[in-house]
Amino acid sequence: MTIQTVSTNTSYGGVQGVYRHASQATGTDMVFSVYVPPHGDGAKLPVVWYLSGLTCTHANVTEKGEFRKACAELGLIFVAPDTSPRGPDVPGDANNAYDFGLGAGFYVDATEAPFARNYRMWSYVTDELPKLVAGNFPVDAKRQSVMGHSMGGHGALTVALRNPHRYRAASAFAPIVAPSQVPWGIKALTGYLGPNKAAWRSHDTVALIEDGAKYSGFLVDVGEADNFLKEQLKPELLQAACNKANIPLTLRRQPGYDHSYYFISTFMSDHLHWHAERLKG
Ligand SMILES: N[C@@H](CCC(=O)N[C@@H](CSC=O)C(=O)NCC(=O)O)C(=O)O
Repeated sequence: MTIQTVSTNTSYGGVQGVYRHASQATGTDMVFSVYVPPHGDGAKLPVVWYLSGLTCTHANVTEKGEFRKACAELGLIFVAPDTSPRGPDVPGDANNAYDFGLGAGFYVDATEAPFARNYRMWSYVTDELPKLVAGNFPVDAKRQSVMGHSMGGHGALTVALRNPHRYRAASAFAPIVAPSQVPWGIKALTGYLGPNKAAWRSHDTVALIEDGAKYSGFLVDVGEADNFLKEQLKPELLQAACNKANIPLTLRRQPGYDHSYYFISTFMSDHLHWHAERLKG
């Protein structure tokens, strides 16, 4: 598995890189970013996966997430994948909407035509890319965690709930916690997985918890001035599900913050410290 270096820049004594590779999972070229903090020769470092939201590529968090200072101080590798396959032959939303298709893979393996060939973002972020990153960067595969924003918060929580032994920590900024119950999720899950809602449950955080999935605990921040809070995010559903299942949830409602990277970057260091604590040793 070879990767092509798109760019590298020194930052906080480490290296911020952007890389491209031919993905077997999606059948397309995929671009991702990796920040490797300063480290000693031969060291193996913990890795934090960051799953981005609708309309994003690797670039949004890489350029606006303000994660590098904390990652350098804490010795964390930070990986940011793209959010969907891309290319001239990849089908998108019929009306070019932002919430389905390109930039909106929802971290599922599609079963429905014409999306099933390329939209395999679950396999990409949980299998293919971890192997590629482990083979090319100084990663300690026993110390991984995952975080994400909005659609990527949904991805992070579902990835963690379904792989609790691989991801030692999981957190989210403004996650979609119950995609089966909100417009963004209903559109995406119908399009990628079909109308049978039973097939959606393994890609829905609240449904996974209702169905018995366990996790050591989540940190979730939401902005009280987030325009998507009431219709699309519904953190109260996650709170209720976690309470019922005895899953520890630190849910922080941040006054004045919206859905943007101004919000994410404000609390990024908090999240990385929370991850680092759980990735020790
Ligand atoms: N209509 C908006 C919606 C796009 C948007 O807000 N995207 C968010 C993620 S939303 C949930 O997954 C985002 O991260 N955007 C990128 C950014 O850099 O802010 C629009 O198209 O603008």
